[in-house]
Amino acid sequence: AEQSPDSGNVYTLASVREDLVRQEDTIIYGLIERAKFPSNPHTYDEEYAQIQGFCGSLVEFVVKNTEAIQAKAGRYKNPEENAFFPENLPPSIVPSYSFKQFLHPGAASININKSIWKMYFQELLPLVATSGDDGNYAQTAANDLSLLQAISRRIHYGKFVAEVKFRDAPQDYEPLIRAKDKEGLMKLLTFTSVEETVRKRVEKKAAVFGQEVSLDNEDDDEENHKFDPSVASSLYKNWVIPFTKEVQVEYLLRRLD
Ligand SMILES: O=C(O)C(=O)C[C@]1(C(=O)O)C=C[C@@H](O)C=C1
Repeated sequence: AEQSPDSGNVYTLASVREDLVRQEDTIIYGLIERAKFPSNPHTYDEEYAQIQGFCGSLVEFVVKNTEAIQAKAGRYKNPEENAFFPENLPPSIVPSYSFKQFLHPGAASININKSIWKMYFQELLPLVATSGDDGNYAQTAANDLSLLQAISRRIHYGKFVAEVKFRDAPQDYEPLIRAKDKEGLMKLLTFTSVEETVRKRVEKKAAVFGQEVSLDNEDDDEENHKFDPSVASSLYKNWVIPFTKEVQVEYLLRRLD
């Protein structure tokens, strides 16, 4: 906040980490919101949707059309945003804000949303939603999209983390990049104790945010949680952190092009 607007160096390791902490809140609230609905399988079933002129499930319909509107409204002009269906997105029709060019231009070609999409529907959703059908398919799809977007933004934020790390120590990164040494890069960008702190904080936040708040003084026990906090830490441990690191490696490999 204290940097002058044209200092060019608006991101630091501390500031990007702060941003990642703030994004945890969005992801955890997204999990809590999705957990309000049961699994609602029809949302994901291509046979069920039968939408005229559209081939796919209801969630695909909602995501593709929402992304198209948001693209027109300028969402993807921000280098922090990555679409799930970037093919054939309409151009922005609004005046553009000039985002600071902090990343190497190669960043634009990194989009791992296909892997995120697969993980979300195959692995995460079964842990979050209890099985059942309450008919709220459109609401379910809208919740899926906002949670997917939050997870995707967090993971692709790895581009910014990697750029900061590179600028802080180009002499350490350059030889590994030239040697295309993925393992070496992975090792260099990893801070095991930071990862552990992240996981623990996420679990704690999920427990706190998911608590039933009452004005009585009775203890808020486990039963009262809107959502199992260990799901949030599993999400981070198994997918969010590993994907963020994958983005960092991919970004660094292109950094000297
Ligand atoms: O904080 C960093 O340095 C990051 O790169 C982010 C992150 C994470 O995804 O939370 C990923 C790799 C590091 O080992 C630690 C944490």
